[in-house]
Amino acid sequence: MSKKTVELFYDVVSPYTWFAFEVLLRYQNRWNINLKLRPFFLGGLNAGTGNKPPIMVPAKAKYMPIDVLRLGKYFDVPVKNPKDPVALLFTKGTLIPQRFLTAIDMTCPQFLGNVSRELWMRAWNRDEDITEPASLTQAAKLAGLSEKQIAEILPRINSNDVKERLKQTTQEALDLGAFGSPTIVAHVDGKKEWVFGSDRFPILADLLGEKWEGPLPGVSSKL
Ligand SMILES: N[C@@H](CCC(=O)N[C@@H](CS)C(=O)NCC(=O)O)C(=O)O
Repeated sequence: MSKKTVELFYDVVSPYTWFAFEVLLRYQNRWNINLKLRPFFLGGLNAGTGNKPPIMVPAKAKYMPIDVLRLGKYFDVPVKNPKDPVALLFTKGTLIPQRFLTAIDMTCPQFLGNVSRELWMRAWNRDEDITEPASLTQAAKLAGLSEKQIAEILPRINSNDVKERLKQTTQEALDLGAFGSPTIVAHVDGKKEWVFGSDRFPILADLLGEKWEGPLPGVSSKL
């Protein structure tokens, strides 16, 4: 049977998306799928839909840090809450890191997963910046890129082709009807079926005709 394509539309601003990203990487060789990582810009998606980040609702802003830590434990992802989420989400935002990921995707896609993880580690584990050139350089180095590759890729953040590609990917998500991150698309029988959230894996597995074995497939219960 030919592999079914699964696309992850993601922005490293989102801790919930980190969970979905790690789970999909764990399952990409267990399920008969071809996983495509699709960096998009959640700020642009929100502008297009009129949706607002959950943190803008005070009750959700209070609940989310607790939820995120519980989920980090459940998914076995080393997430920690940043001291100043407003800086990460709004003041600095993630246009620059998402452009950087887009540039990586366009030049050396084999590193896209590792660089994405390093950016999540910076923002959502070590509470470090992800917008300055030195921060992006550091993340790319840890992900295995050479200094020469990084020197070539960094300036591309400001190039029109990278900006356009990120816009196009965000528009593709808008055209699907997406309103948040993670958005996961399964290509099944010539149709695109999509789900929102790292809590929809049982549904995704069902759509794909695969088995959901929990967040750590192949690992017997830690209890
Ligand atoms: N229930 C989802 C929540 C994911 C979520 O809240 N994502 C945020 C970004 S961190 C978002 O895009 N939210 C849009 C919305 O809730 O409408 C999960 O567990 O993954």
